Amino acid sequence: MATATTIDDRSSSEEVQVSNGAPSVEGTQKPKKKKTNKKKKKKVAKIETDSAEDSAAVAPIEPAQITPVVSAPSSNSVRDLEELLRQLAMPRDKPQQKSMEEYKFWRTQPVTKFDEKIDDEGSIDAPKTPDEVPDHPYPLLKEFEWDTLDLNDPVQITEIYDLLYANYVEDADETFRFKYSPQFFDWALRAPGCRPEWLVGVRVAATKKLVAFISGIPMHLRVRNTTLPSAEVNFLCVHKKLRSKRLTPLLIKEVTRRINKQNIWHALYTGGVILPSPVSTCRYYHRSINWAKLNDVGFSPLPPNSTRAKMISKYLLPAKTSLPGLRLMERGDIDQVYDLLVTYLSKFELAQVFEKDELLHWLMHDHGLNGKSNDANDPDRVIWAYVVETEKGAITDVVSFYKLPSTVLGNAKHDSINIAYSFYYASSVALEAPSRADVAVTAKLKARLIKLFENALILSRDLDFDVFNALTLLDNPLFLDELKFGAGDGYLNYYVFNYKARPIAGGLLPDQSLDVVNRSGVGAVML
Ligand SMILES: CCCCCCCCCCCCCC(=O)SCCNC(=O)CCNC(=O)[C@H](O)C(C)(C)COP(=O)(O)OP(=O)(O)OC[C@H]1O[C@@H](n2cnc3c(N)ncnc32)[C@H](O)[C@@H]1OP(=O)(O)O
Repeated sequence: MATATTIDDRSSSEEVQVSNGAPSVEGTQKPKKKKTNKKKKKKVAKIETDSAEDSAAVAPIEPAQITPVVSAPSSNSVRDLEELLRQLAMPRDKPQQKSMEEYKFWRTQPVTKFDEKIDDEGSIDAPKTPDEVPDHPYPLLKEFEWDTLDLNDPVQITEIYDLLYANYVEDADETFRFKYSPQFFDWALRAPGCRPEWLVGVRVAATKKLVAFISGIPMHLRVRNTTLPSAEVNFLCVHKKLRSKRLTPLLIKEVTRRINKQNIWHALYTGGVILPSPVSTCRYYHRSINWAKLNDVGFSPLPPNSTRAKMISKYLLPAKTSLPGLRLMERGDIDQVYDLLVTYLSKFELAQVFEKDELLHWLMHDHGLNGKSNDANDPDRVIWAYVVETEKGAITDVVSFYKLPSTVLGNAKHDSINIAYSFYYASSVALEAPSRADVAVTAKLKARLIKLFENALILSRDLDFDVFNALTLLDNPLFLDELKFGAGDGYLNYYVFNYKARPIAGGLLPDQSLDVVNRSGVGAVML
């Protein structure tokens, strides 16, 4: 899942419900629609028919329970970033308010309970075989039917796009929307080994309209010393008109069934929502690149004590990159990049264990493949990876970011905001000591990452990105402050299905500020 955010500054106790708001950094507060929690009388349709554990399906969760809530910011908060995130990002729920018992679906699933004491890490369910898994999908009401989405069919890619565009994440005023592209789905969902049947859709039987979706792709997940064949589950979406009707539990059970049929019993997933129970929680940080544009579209109000010129100059970056040997990654780099990145990721407690072809896919997609050029300026490009190569041809660093823009509706000057998300990176400096706790190497790594990400920001600016987002995972706490990333109060929770694990650091201290000493144990970057 992409991002979640709310407002950083908790000085005000007022809570304003927004889905995703317009961004603003360090600015004055943009008036927001204040929603009340009026219960709308809704006709409730039960979509599933035989779910014993989710028999509460007839009693819908009130929308208020899943509406992201933010604290109103004060004028000196990093609002432009915050708000921008909100529209970029995943919706966020209120802080966890439900007890375990109230999670009528999740309390039935093999997940860690809140406050569960974990002595031994390991699978929750007893081992099963695919034969024990039902062969047929879970029943739906006759008005709906299951489908498998085919990414080879441009029409079906467009259907996923349309569903997510209108229903995935947007701001309260419906001004900003994720602007997925067919290329993005091709990259995100067509990972090596992907199973067509793990792209699960629900259609209206009569019209065949796609009204819900969930996806899985295969991966190997390492939790500390244990590597689990797993699925990465993402892009869960239910059409707005079908919300609170308990379709989500069915989608999750159906994708679980299809994944279990492949003898896979674990999954990694993320969300802004609090579910039982996060193994880690990271925080969003945002770095304005094109402050003037963010201001033009109303995302970044001018702080009362500042001027437009001051704000623009605050976020100015050097004219050119400064790392000698920095260049776009090529397919021939994969052996060195693989060794570097895999060794770096082995230092983290939660990480994907990549095969070489997987890493190549995630860092390069199809660029430089089958006659397709490896052009940084390809307008269809969604992932950029850069390497730093010495004169002797040794690759010492790799850094990457992906693109997920947002449409701006109703603005005369700009129709979209271009957003870069930090993805995988590694530096050979990190490998100079066996332990991440080594103080001297950490200081050296900090200096190197500041340089590496300053260069990534310059490249992003030259590629016309307006803002650069990063979480507090990996070693990111070492460079976020220094490079003028602003703290979001959007948090991304990491979950592992059917696996008990002790908590993993998310790069944050108890007061939610950056833990620049210990950093994060999370080495898995999710879309
Ligand atoms: C081994 C293989 C295992 C594979 C499976 C691994 C698990 C994968 C898990 C999925 C990972 C997805 C990763 C991503 O893609 S995260 C992205 C989620 N998508 C969005 O936020 C897009 C906009 N929102 C929507 O489309 C809907 O609001 C959704 C679909 C989110 C909920 O629709 P609705 O509001 O109409 O709800 P309901 O009446 O159908 O169902 C209510 C139940 O659903 C639980 N709920 C609500 N939100 C989420 C959520 N984000 N993850 C898991 N569960 C969620 C909720 O607690 C309640 O259960 P309980 O509280 O009663 O217990």
